[in-house]
Amino acid sequence: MIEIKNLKKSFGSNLVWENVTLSIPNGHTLAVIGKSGCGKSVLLKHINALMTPDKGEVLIDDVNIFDLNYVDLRIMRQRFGVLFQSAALFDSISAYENVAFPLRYFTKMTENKIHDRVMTCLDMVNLSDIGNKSTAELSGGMRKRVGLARAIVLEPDYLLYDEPTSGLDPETSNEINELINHFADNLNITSIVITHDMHSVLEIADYAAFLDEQKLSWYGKIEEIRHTQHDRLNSFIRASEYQI
Ligand SMILES: Nc1ncnc2c1ncn2[C@@H]1O[C@H](COP(=O)(O)OP(=O)(O)OP(=O)(O)O)[C@@H](O)[C@H]1O
Repeated sequence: MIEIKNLKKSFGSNLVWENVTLSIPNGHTLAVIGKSGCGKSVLLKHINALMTPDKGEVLIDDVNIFDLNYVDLRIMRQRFGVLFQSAALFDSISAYENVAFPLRYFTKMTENKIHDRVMTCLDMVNLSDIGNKSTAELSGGMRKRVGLARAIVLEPDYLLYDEPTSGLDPETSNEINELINHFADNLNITSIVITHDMHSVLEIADYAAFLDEQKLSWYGKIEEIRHTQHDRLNSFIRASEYQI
């Protein structure tokens, strides 16, 4: 379980947000929404301690990750898969090698075991036939799927997604949303997704967190978002392309 308690972050005199408190039960998906610059990416970077807060805690199964030493933090980070906005693939190596990379870096698996695991993960994202292709040859949707295969290759408990459908057409976005749902439902992965896409929020999320006015302005179950009386959240939703 991920619990965020009373988190505050500023850069110099720029307060990003404060008093951020929320929790995500295991196997559920949280969507983080809000205007550009409200601090969604900064929040995501706190969850696996890529950034440290001014104040507050991020508890993973009751352990505050900011208390961990270097070795324990490295072990904790292996429980997280991350899909970056750009997919962040290495273009000089094949799709297969991109997915194999975390296994080579973090484990002592044999080549046979690496092969089996990489092919299983490529199969899960419906890309079992493209392993030898260079990632530079792939479409945006395929790159995201290779990024997803790499994110799950170490069998993480948690997946962090930074705008997984940005730049994709609606049909390809739906394919990515289906994969996110598949991972949550079948692999019991707890996910946090930053997105500007309200359609995706409704498709994939169990909970939503709305960052606004330098705080967590609204947090609740996704069913409640349709009936919220929160004016600023309502106008944020109305301004999105997708009307709920
Ligand atoms: N490394 C950093 N150093 C200084 N300021 C930063 C740093 N990272 C982010 N910020 C600032 O923190 C604030 C929140 O940025 P963040 O990238 O989290 O916003 P966001 O909600 O993800 O935006 P977008 O939707 O445009 O991606 C911004 O004012 C940004 O300039």
